[in-house]
Amino acid sequence: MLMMDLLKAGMPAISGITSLLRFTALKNLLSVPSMLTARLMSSGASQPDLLAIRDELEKFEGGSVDLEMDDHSGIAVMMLNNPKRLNSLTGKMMVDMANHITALENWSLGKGLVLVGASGNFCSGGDLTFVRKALHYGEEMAAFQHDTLTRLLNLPLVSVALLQGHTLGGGAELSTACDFRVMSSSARLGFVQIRMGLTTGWGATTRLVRLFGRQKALAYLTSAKVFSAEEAEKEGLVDHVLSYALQPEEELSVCKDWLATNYCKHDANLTQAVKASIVQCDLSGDLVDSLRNERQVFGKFWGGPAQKAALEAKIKHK
Ligand SMILES: CCC(=O)SCCNC(=O)CCNC(=O)[C@H](O)C(C)(C)COP(=O)(O)OP(=O)(O)OC[C@H]1O[C@@H](n2cnc3c(N)ncnc32)[C@H](O)[C@@H]1OP(=O)(O)O
Repeated sequence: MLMMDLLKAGMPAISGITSLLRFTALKNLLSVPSMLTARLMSSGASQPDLLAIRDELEKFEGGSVDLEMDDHSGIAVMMLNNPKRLNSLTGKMMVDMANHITALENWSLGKGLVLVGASGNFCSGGDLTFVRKALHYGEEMAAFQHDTLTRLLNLPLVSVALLQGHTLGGGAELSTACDFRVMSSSARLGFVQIRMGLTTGWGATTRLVRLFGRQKALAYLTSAKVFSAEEAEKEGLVDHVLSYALQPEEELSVCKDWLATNYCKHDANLTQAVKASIVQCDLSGDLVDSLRNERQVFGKFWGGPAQKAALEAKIKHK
């Protein structure tokens, strides 16, 4: 059975939606176990209670994640919307994103997805206001984010993260859950978790090793280097750098065109079938084991003295 069929099995269909949507009402859809959860269950590993974690995360309010699905072009835009805090993620935004991914898993006319931040920044990681209140809840949050971002990575759509302004910490992790990364010429990208007294909480260690190999992953995560667009392109961390002549507000439409003309110009069923086949090849037990290990390590540091010292220090990752 194809990944796409598995994802859709048992899920209520959602008809075409073209307006800006907030899917708080889709709570019930999350009761269907994702591939990651299904694998955890079949591997006999203790299963995180994602529904209980979602209810807890939802209490950490602030910001939103918004979804626009255009049936005509087959391209959706998912926007991180917490601009006063550079689109850093609150618990509520994590839940919004999970709900939208359920909608995208069921979008029969879809071909592509752009993940973008509001007002010229991609995402500066976890919202530190939320982080300070959730220091007891690291491994649970990581389990939720692992599930959501594995589902994002495995969507039957071609996805691209548009990196504008700051992409730091958890923001950099989010960008690795997309198939491609397009970067604004003035943007900055860095896996700065170690400077915050942390390891990766949202699955980027596992994805970086798969994307770039062990040595590069080790270098990015231990150096906490913040890359310019030119450096990131040279490293292969990003697939395309936008022209410096573009205004930030023009970049989303240029990024959509880049996605549409390169990877979404053919039939939606075929595009989805290609992506689903690739996901099927890529699914293996070691992904689950690796993510489980990653969040156990993360859980040891979250709320620990190094993280608390970093939070006190109000570091700026320039
Ligand atoms: C899950 C684990 C992780 O994600 S660890 C990584 C967490 N992220 C960070 O530590 C980022 C810390 N912030 C910074 O390094 C700087 O704000 C950067 C991004 C370089 C921007 O600097 P600059 O251009 O001078 O702007 P600024 O510092 O005045 O920021 C504007 C307002 O945004 C806020 N902001 C920024 N990042 C976050 C965040 N992660 N959580 C909550 N708020 C954030 C700043 O506090 C600032 O707010 P305000 O205007 O002072 O009210």
